[in-house]
Amino acid sequence: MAIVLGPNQYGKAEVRVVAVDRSTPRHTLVDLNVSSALRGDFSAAHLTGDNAHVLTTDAQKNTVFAFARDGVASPEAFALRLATHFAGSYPWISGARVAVESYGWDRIAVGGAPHDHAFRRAGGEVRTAVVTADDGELHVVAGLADLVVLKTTGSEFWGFPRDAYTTLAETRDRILATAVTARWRYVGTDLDWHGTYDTVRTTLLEAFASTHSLALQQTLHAMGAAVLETVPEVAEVRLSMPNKHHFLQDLSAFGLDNPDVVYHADDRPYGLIEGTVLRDDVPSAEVAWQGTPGFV
Ligand SMILES: O=c1[nH]c(=O)c2[nH]c(=O)[nH]c2[nH]1
Repeated sequence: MAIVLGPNQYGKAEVRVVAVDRSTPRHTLVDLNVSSALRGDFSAAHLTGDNAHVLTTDAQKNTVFAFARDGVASPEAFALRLATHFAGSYPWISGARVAVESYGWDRIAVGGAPHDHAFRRAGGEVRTAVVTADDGELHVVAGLADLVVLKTTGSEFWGFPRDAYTTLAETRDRILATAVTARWRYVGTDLDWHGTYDTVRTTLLEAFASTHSLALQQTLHAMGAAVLETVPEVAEVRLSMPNKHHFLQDLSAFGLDNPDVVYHADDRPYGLIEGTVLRDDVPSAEVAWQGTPGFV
């Protein structure tokens, strides 16, 4: 019996690239998850560890970012460009498969008008409701999870202390993105549940879009406060908001500039900003929150 190498392929999976078009004040963005896989004669790498035929997965990732610098146009056009490039790059590469997932973003409406640089990820969040009956009282906690929002500008972060391990650069303009999980406790049990939910959701979105952010913490507070100001039946709002970091990709190694166009959407680690915003004249009801997952 001989042991032979069968079909194989290799590549970089899930390159998260975000490209922003800032050519007018009405920004647009493309948000992609790109995976590449090459086929060809890679037997030497498998059999003896000879990498002479291995176009590195790192280079495949870099190619995705570099090509995004010129614009993505469409997932199909971008994948075609990448696959053609990889398949033609070396004689021993016989084929390439490039898979692109494209995440849609809708503009957040503020006062009914679509915002220039604040977006909500299409696809929808999860609506939640928890009712606790305790000691003859009913408590209603409503909420939503995974409301993904992003601003391409209108976000700064600076003025933080610099200890021995602080390397983060201060910024006056960055992408701000988060997946909002919010829970809010109602006073009363006889409300227009659908209508009130819609109002809270709209208020959260409008506050995210309209707040010029100096920190995600400040945005969190502004969102909670806006809900309390808009909906008198809400006693407190608990928010959990991961800071979904978007790092400007350095393209200089490929002779390309990057004037705030191509970003790496990092999935972890992420900052996790959590907080409660509440009225000080309404009794607390910790029992209403028991068993709520995580902070909220
Ligand atoms: O809005 C932010 N809040 C932070 O606490 C923080 N920390 C960090 O590294 N970046 C940010 N951004």
